Amino acid sequence: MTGNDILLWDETLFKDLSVLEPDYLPEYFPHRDSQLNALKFALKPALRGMRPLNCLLVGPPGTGKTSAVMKTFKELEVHAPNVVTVKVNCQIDSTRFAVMSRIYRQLFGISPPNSGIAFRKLFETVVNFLVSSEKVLIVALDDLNYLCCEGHANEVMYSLLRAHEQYPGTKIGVIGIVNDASDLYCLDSRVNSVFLPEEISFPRYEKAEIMDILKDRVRYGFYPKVISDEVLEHIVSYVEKTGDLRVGIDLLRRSGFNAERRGSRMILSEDVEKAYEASKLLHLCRGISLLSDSEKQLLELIAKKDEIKAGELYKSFHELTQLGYTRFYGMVNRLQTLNYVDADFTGKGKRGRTRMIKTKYEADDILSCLKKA
Ligand SMILES: Nc1ncnc2c1ncn2[C@@H]1O[C@H](COP(=O)(O)OP(=O)(O)OP(=O)(O)O)[C@@H](O)[C@H]1O
Repeated sequence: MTGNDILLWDETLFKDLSVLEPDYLPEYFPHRDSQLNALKFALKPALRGMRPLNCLLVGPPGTGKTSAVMKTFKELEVHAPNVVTVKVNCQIDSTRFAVMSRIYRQLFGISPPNSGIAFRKLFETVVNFLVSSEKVLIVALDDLNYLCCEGHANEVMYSLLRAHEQYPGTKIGVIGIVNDASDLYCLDSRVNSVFLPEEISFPRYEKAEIMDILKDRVRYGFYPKVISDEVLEHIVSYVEKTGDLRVGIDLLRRSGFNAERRGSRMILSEDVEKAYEASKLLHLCRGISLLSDSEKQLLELIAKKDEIKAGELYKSFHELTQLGYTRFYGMVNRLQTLNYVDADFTGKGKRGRTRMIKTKYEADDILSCLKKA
């Protein structure tokens, strides 16, 4: 290492650390034009004071669903003073009361009285405000599947989507955000008949797209020449493994800190390796915590075996959960889409090809995440 390679104690590799923060909303948001257009089209009636079309954004973790909504909301803020937008994180606000309180806070800038107030009163205050001020409300329910898990999805959706029947003049649109459309199995016909969403799909990014997006973060996040294309490729390969762009942004940040700790002016592959080791369980556990209870049970059965035939797995799963083949099949596909398992037709069974299922991560890592989830 030459003297110039050494970072002085008061120097940093980061030009702007905020662009590598998890909640940063990027200016440059490429490869999502068709999704952004579909979203804008669905929300357009709100600009003219009409109820927007409901939407359902579907895609694996870290594919830009929440960011797309937040970018669209930001535009609405500028161009549509008659529209109020609210994003609800259903992992945090998972009851009808909590969702309505979040909306109340957005409308009035203060929390509702926290004791003694009934849902109905809260709801009426919100709705009366919307009608009297002629505002259209758009609610994005992020991780909507959580409401299904908690058993509150129908009452939340019902209140929002049928509000105009009880309170004429109310205009509310709902954007649901989920990893998989089958996550909404719990919605009943009363809700489905009014939800009828425009489905907008967010596929996983291709390698070149991941590279493009991360290069932009590198450009604004680090000083020049801190990271080579080769090392960035290394990070991209980890993002491809999980399919979650969040992993790449987090690796950039952690690798930068590791390089700084070594007093280096450049991030090396060893910094990335170290960062991945430290964070891989974090990402895995976060993803696993978002699965439904039956999906967790299924993943546990798979992780407890090195490799298992689909038929055998179904038998154990059915004994454990009483769920039928269609749900089982859907869940295996979902675990495969989320990259937790391989479920390929590799082995030869007695009656032709057999689907063999195994985890794509160390089984112990999966089991320890399942314990925490
Ligand atoms: N096209 C893109 N351009 C730039 N950054 C992106 C793009 N897509 C996603 N990101 C970034 O990736 C991270 C994850 O994105 P986001 O939270 O929107 O994904 P998501 O699909 O909502 O994930 P989840 O289902 O886990 O909530 C964010 O930091 C976001 O800024």
